[in-house]
Amino acid sequence: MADAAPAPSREWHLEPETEYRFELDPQTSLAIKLVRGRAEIFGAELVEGKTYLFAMECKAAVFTWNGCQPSTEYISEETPMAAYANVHTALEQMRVRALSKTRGSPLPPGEEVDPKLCEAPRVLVLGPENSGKTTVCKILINYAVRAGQEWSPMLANVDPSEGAWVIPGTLSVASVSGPLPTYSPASPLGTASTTAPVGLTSHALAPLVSWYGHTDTRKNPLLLDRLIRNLGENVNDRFDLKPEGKASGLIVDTPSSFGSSSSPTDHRQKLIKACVDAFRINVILVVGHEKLNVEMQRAYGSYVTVVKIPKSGGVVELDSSYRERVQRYQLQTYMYGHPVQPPVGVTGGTLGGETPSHLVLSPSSTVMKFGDLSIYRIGTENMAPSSALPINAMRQVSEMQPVPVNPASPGSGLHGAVLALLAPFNPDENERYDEEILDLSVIGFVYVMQVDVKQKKMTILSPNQGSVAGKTALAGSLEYQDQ
Ligand SMILES: Nc1ncnc2c1ncn2[C@@H]1O[C@H](COP(=O)(O)OP(=O)(O)OP(=O)(O)O)[C@@H](O)[C@H]1O
Repeated sequence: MADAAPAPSREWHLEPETEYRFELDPQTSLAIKLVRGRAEIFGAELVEGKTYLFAMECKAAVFTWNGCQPSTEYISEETPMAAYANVHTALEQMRVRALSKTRGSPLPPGEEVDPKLCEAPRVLVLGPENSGKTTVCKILINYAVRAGQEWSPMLANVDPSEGAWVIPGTLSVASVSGPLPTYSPASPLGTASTTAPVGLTSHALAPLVSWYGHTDTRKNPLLLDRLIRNLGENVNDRFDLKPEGKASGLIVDTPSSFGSSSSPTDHRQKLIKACVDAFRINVILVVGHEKLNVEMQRAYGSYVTVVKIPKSGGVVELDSSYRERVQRYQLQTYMYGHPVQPPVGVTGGTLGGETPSHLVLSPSSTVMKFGDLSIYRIGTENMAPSSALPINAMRQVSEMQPVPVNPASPGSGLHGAVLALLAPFNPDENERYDEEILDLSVIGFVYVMQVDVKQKKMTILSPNQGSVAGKTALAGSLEYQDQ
């Protein structure tokens, strides 16, 4: 068979403060090489002469402040990058002041000593669907880690539809000390060390992960509220342990349901309030939505700085079928890694700083006895709406109730289920409590491939070889079908 012809290549010249935007089709990949100049993808700098690969319907932009020449559909001269850079400068000043305060060093002459101005930035990014919230978070984090001050800001994701470093259905937080790459929507924030093979060269992060189990924030708002508060507590504990790290601050990415007028106001407001309280937010950035900006000014303007920032014209309107595909890519990538085919003729490319072959995983399937794993679901499926309950009835009990799942029961719903494996319960019996299971963090995921009721056995797929026997797992509404 004749070799396929090399993929066509084009060379673009970018004027200062313009960006080259691209959107990939399914089953295609793209390679970009910076020939000359300086450029960045959502704040992460490209290295001249290095080939970057993109796949899995990635949509992104190469931006340049000073002009550059990337080789390889369109160039835009209208970007909000100057506004984002201004926000970064303001956050940077907060970090510097916070660090001076921690170290007890005097502030630069003329600086105010208002204690509020000496706090590290704790930023909540809000906006409706497809406003570019995640991209803004990435840009601000990447500018902070590039600032040469050794900042390692925390990035928290409370959008369970997004997947962040792991899979959809999760909330997570990580301390970031290197640039967050963009190469595939299956890993929107780069690779985490939880599934990555050990040979990774770049900054594989170790996020703290909680399992919500659903992609829709409306499925169990009480649970979401609790998980947000847990994550906030964890961040505050980490900051208390490392006061200098605290100056780097925190950025929180939120679901579009928090900023969308189609969500019930009560639902949005409660969860926004949970974030503001839990993460001790002092800056709210509203991406391109005047009404939400006014609402936030009213609710929080007296003690939080609320700023409206423009939405980028490059943000792609992601429809529900694209979102479903991306969620499937994420579940698949968690098990199999990124088996990316570079464009024909392209060799030596990197996927977010990693050699592509290092990002391929080989999961193993294991047959286990039903009793090896204790499986629960949080809340019962048939929860009565609050309005149908007697006055003062405790709806919370059923929504937050850990319900054991019996794999032998025909309605267990375990076939195809994604299970979150939980960290062990507190070994000290005196520290144990009824709802402890809700507060345990996630140590990994397995997918149930088969349930054999007759033999009382299940086949699970796992990215690593470790035994799951004796562990506790939580199911949710996420499912995975191996193809
Ligand atoms: N300037 C740009 N050029 C090209 N693509 C972009 C640009 N900015 C963002 N995108 C892409 O648009 C898509 C949506 O952006 P993003 O995920 O940041 O929005 P969001 O508001 O967080 O989304 P959601 O509605 O899921 O909350 C992503 O695929 C992102 O990579």
